[in-house]
Amino acid sequence: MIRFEQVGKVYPDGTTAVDGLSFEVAKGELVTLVGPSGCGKTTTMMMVNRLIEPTAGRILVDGEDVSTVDPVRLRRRMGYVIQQVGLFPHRTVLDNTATVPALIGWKRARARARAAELLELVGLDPAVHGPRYPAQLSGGQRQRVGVARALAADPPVLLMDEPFGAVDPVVREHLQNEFLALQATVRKTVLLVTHDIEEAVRMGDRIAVYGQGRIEQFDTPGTVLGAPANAYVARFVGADRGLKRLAVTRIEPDDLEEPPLARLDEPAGAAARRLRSVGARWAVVVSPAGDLHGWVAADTLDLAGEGATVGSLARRMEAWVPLGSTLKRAFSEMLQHDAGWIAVVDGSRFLGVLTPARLHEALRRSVDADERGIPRDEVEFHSVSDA
Ligand SMILES: Nc1ncnc2c1ncn2[C@@H]1O[C@H](COP(=O)(O)OP(=O)(O)OP(=O)(O)O)[C@@H](O)[C@H]1O
Repeated sequence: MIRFEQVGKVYPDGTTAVDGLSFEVAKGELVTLVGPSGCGKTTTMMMVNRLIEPTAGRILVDGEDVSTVDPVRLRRRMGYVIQQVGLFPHRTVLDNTATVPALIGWKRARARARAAELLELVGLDPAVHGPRYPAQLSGGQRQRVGVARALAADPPVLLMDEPFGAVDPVVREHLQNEFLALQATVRKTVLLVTHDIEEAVRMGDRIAVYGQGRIEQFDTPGTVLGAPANAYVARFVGADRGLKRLAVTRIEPDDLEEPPLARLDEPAGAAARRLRSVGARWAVVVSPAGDLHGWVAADTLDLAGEGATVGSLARRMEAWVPLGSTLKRAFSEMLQHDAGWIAVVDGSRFLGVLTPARLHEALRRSVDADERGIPRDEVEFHSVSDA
């Protein structure tokens, strides 16, 4: 969808901003450009919508060389989100959002209806926030308006330069998650510039790690963290890349332990004997169909009369995560609920539990797989006690 062919930019004062850039962003893919200040990320992005012209090579969008397309027409096909947002201060939020549809000649009513729809999509109430002026919004809300405005004319391409840079870390993570949820439905082709490796890893389908004016590695977040291409990338992604990997490694069925189970409709006495026979202190409680309900302690079952059912003694499960969640999310839920393990579900069906030891194994295995360049499921894990 967006293709860089040996693109270079030397500014008139002789500064080489980028040199020999070649990479491709597939349709519907989100690629993050990450690197230290001044390495050429913004220059790269601005060459796509011709705010800056390259001095070498060419850029193709949908097969078309952008240098042959009228810049104004080109920019209408590309949403552009920048850190300073650039909202018009004397226009309402609704009118700001309707800017591009109005520019391309939509009738006022249609443009405003579309703007209202977009505000809702980014989590703002058009009735409440639409009539306000930008100064009457929080920083996070202004960023959302920036995203809504960029999406208003439904462009196939989104260019985002530090789009979440101006807000505090908590709001930032919130906006990142919201944008990812949005992207899962709108599937734009996105180039996102950031200097924050965490953001690059969290947001990108693939990441381009920039050195000075060139790309040092272009790959998936997992590979960049697990197998940095060279010493520069390794230094840039940091010594705590094992931790960062938590954010990109997903829970798989093989990572789960099967704990003792008890059924909602089972008599307490029978369940208690069964748990005691295997030395278990608790069981996960499931419905007859296998849906997660909660958990029950073996002691509680012991103390109950023979007539009680497991269901009347079970406690609701406070925390669980869906299969495919990241290890980071599972770990964070464990910490938040002060739990020694976390249940994993597929829809409502209980699959198993993830324990800290299994979480460590999953992490270790995925790092090993990337380092050796082999698929993760072909790697065997040996713990220290096996050695
Ligand atoms: N108009 C210009 N004239 C001369 N040099 C420029 C110009 N614009 C940018 N540069 C230089 O080109 C290099 C790349 O700049 P660019 O803005 O693309 O970097 P960046 O990676 O986006 O940095 P940051 O994260 O700080 O925004 C820098 O050395 C910068 O000083």
